Amino acid sequence: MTEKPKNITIVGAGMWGTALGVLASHHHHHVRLWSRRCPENLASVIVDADVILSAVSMGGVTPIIKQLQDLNLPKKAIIVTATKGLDPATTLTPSRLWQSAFPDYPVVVLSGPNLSKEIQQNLPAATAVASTDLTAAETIQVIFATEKFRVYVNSDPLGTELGGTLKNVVAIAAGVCDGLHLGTNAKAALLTRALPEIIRVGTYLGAEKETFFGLSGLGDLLATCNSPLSRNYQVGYGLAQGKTLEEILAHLEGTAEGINTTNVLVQIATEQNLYVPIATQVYRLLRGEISPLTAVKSLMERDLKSE
Ligand SMILES: NC(=O)C1=CN([C@@H]2O[C@H](COP(=O)(O)OP(=O)(O)OC[C@H]3O[C@@H](n4cnc5c(N)ncnc54)[C@H](OP(=O)(O)O)[C@@H]3O)[C@@H](O)[C@H]2O)C=CC1
Ligand SMILES: O=C(CO)COP(=O)(O)O
Repeated sequence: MTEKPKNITIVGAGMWGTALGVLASHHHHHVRLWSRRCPENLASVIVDADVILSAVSMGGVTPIIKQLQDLNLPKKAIIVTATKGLDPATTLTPSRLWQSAFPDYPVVVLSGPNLSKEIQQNLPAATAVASTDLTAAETIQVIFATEKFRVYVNSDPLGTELGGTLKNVVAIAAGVCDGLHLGTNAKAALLTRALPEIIRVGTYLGAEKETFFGLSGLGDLLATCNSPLSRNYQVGYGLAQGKTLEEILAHLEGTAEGINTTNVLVQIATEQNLYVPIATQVYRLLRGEISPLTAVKSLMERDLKSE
């Protein structure tokens, strides 16, 4: 429990920002939920903020950072980022964008197996908050922890963020796998082989390997790849049913970050010569270059190797 209610401003009033707002209000904090559609201006909702939490989708991160740079952030504020994406302009993660824009402020990543619809139903869940500033991470831990939402701290923000981001690419593949009714063995093989692919990229970018075995890595991989609530899973499932990406997106509730993340990930992998076979097939599928069945065939027919 916190000793004193804090002022928490959540930027991004989509599905995740709204669910996080409900969690933060459990301990009687003053929660202000803001989006670009709100009548108030951003300056008025960050006045006196102890915490500024960004839950905008990737496309909104740079525009929001630019707006905030023109304002005076309260000196004591902690910045929290809950976005799971990669910036197409720089290939950086949101926390890196936030930290370079606000070098004097602590930045905390919040990420875990957290399907917002389950959180809104008050079902039990756990997440990770990660920062190089452990005091800031612990402050955020206490603010968001409830008897139904268990919050763990770690000191690897990049790994925490990349786990939640890169699994979205795999969730598209998992949706394809289920949409094609390939069976439980195939799904287990896909998710198990996806983990070293995520770790290969994540550790290359500077994350710690162990983080990917935690809630924000393996945990979120399992949640997202096994749930029809996941928008990324829904994209893959729809493609397997023969729908076009445009048709799927026209009916999708919220953002499927995995589409943009696949593009940025394949760009990074190509430039840095990283082996990402699953992401490569998802990339070709999203671009309409191959069918779901061809993607599966290509993965199965690669050269044999050791595990
Ligand atoms: N939903 C979930 O279960 C979870 C989602 N996440 C992550 O959280 C992020 C948000 O997801 P979610 O809430 O579901 O997505 P939504 O699509 O529901 O909401 C996205 C939010 O971002 C805002 N936004 C988008 N582009 C811009 C922009 N250019 N400028 C300002 N604001 C912008 C939207 O504003 P507007 O409404 O005005 O368009 C909206 O408030 C994603 O990165 C997602 O991966 C993480 C964990 C769980
Ligand atoms: O990140 C999520 C669950 O942890 C939400 O997944 P989707 O964005 O695919 O819905």
